[in-house]
Amino acid sequence: MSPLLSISGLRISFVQYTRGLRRRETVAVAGMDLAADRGQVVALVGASGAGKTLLAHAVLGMLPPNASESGVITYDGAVLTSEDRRRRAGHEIALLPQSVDFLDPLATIGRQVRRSAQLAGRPESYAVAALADRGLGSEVLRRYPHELSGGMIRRVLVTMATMGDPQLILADEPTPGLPQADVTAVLRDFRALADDGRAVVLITHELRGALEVADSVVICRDGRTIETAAPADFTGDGPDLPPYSRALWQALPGNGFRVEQPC
Ligand SMILES: Nc1ncnc2c1ncn2[C@@H]1O[C@H](COP(=O)(O)OP(=O)(O)OP(=O)(O)O)[C@@H](O)[C@H]1O
Ligand code: NI
Repeated sequence: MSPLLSISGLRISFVQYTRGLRRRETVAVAGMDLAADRGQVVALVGASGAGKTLLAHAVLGMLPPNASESGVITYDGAVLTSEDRRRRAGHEIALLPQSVDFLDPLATIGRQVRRSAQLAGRPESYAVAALADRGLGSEVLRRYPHELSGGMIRRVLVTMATMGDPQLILADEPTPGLPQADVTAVLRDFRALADDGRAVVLITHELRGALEVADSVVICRDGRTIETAAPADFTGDGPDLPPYSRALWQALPGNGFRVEQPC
């Protein structure tokens, strides 16, 4: 049985025109592999610019027009064509966007959540119930985004992204800047979504938080996925970890901030 999502040999490059209209191709993703099955949270961890968001956008068919992509992405055992991506995005496959700019600052939460319910073919009452399921009372409906805390905003975004009952959720940095209690709550939401039988790809810089909820950790660097590690191996000095994962682990606060670069 193939996993719900399988990405192999993903490569993404951009064509840019420099002065004098010279055409230049820059390779942003040079070789990424990732698999996520129903019931799993797969954390995708890596430095800024490593290509994590591009991978998520590729699966959703959201790459910009000057991007070219190669490699194979399959969903439920079949190659995910551009047409499939467009059809499934927002329904079967959902993106929790990296930027909170996704919310309209001038519209109430109620209006935005009802609209996403409508797009997902759900009644308005479903939107209110879905918010309540995430611990947000009906008073939130009347508020504007700037009147909510960062943690509440993230919960609204999770609610909107899951309105169409997606089977695969790609969450792009859902926790930056949140207080620890909110980070834990948001990450637990993803664990619960996976436990309900969905596949979750959790893009994050927060290795420690990811380890609490992930089934596997895929590490990427410079446009490539270079290692896959088991959360249980991130312990002590990480003797069973592959080299780059071990270096990341040892560099964390509390683990001595050691910064030996492997290889
Ligand atoms: N539209 C674009 N045109 C050209 N290059 C791009 C474009 N979008 C992204 N890139 C480049 O691709 C690389 C990967 O970008 P991406 O946003 O996927 O990184 P990331 O791993 O998500 O980083 P972060 O953790 O900061 O969000 C970066 O070097 C970025 O500059
Ligand atoms: Ni990103």
